[in-house]
Amino acid sequence: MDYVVEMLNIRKEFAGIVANDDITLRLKRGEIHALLGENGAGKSTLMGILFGMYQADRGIIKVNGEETRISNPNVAYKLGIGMVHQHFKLVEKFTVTENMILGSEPRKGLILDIKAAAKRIEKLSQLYGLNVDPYARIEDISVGMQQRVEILKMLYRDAEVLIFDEPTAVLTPQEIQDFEKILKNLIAEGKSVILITHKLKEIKAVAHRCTIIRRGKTIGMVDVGEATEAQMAEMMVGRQISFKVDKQTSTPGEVVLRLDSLTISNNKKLTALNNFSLDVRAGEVVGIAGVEGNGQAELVEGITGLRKIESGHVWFQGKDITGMAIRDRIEQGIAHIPEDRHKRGLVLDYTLEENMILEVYHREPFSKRGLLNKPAIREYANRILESFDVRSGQGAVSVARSLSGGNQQKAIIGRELELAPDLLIAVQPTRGLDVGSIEYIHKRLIEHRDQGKAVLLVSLELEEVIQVSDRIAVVNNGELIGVVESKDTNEQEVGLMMAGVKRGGGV
Ligand SMILES: Nc1ncnc2c1ncn2[C@@H]1O[C@H](COP(=O)(O)OP(=O)(O)OP(=O)(O)O)[C@@H](O)[C@H]1O
Repeated sequence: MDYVVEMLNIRKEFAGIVANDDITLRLKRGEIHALLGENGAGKSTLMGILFGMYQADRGIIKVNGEETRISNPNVAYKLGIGMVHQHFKLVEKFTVTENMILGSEPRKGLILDIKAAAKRIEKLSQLYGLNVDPYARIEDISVGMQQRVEILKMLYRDAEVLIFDEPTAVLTPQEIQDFEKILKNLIAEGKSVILITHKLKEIKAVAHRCTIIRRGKTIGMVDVGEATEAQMAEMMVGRQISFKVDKQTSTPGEVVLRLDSLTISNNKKLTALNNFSLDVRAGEVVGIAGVEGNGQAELVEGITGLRKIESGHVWFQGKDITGMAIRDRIEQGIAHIPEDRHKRGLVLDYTLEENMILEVYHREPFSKRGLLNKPAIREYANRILESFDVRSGQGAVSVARSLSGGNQQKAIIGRELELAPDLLIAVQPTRGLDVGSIEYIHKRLIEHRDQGKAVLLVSLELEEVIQVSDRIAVVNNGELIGVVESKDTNEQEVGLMMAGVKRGGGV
């Protein structure tokens, strides 16, 4: 059999946790091989070992049939192995070409030969249908484009085996379609791909085979053509998963949040949200649907106090909070699951327990006369971590950075729900979560609603918005296109509204 990579019986232990325990994965030349497993199952660790970021404690790695030791990522590249991480590793102020040549700058004599590099990038970009401008600055291009730069970086270094760690978690639906095409182009040119993803549909759409791991152990390998999504999900979590959200019809009460003619600018001082009005009531989930970048981020920042409102008012429980400080909004009962878990969700170098009290440390019993009450904090943190099944090496004292992405996300959601807020603003709450955790988080959001609280859900996953929300407000270009009841609509209709077509056909 022509295997380009074989990872045999791999074991890797971190302090207090066995991340990989006897995992075997074999990659055929020219295939897309999915790696599926729960949050914290050990996928990123396994790929980190293949890319030379970690050393396995036990096990063998063969590349092109030969046993090798991959002591660092440079060695991995020499063996033809490249990786795109969950969080990109690009220098924002640099251009595409400058990022590409970083560390191995081409020179003509003593002078940097940027032009030659740019030419090669352009050629590769064309060959694989990437459409990247070699002179664009990273901070000026979209996330989807940045990912293509990461792909180019691998190709520029002649990688034959390309590893992707949850590549579509940060992409918009349109970008995902483009990405799937790019994957097929890569395979057509003879590359081999390992794809970590939680999205079963995506596995069905692009992958040939799939290795499934659970709690650090290989559960099995399937031919994707012969397995259903439900079968793969069950192998992964060890129980059946319901892909439907169970909920009763909502019984909305008083208006909790009233947005009255909000106009908000973006970072470039252009109008991002224009004259936007919407009510969210107690006991209902209102979803915001829209293509990314149509004012959703500014809307959330306006409500939470992270961005100035140019005109209009935000009313919360009948009080005008338009100019209120962020801390006071939290005290009033507004909680926020932010879109970017690293920038706004967690302090990565704090422990989990410190992260769990970021909004409440000044309250009793967590502190008294300026002194922290450690046992009370630990107890509080443990309760959240247990109820949300946050898995980490050392429990509450683990540093947030050491957790897997999905477990970081679960910790944030737990922290915000524990505040029992009258208004929960959840932005992409299930990004990067496995299907079992998604099922659980959706259940908790509905429970929160059923306790008479208001939920504002912002998500790019249309299916999620329609399944979880009671009403859906569709935005396009910063304007409210319409509000529909989710039980009377479907993806096609909401999709059209997202493109600016009003209900009934008008634009
Ligand atoms: N550098 C590290 N130090 C300590 N523990 C770590 C480290 N990296 C990973 N872990 C732990 O190893 C386990 C496996 O993590 P890993 O990131 O490989 O999971 P994953 O399957 O990629 O999860 P996700 O789907 O949530 O991204 C987790 O419990 C994590 O907390």
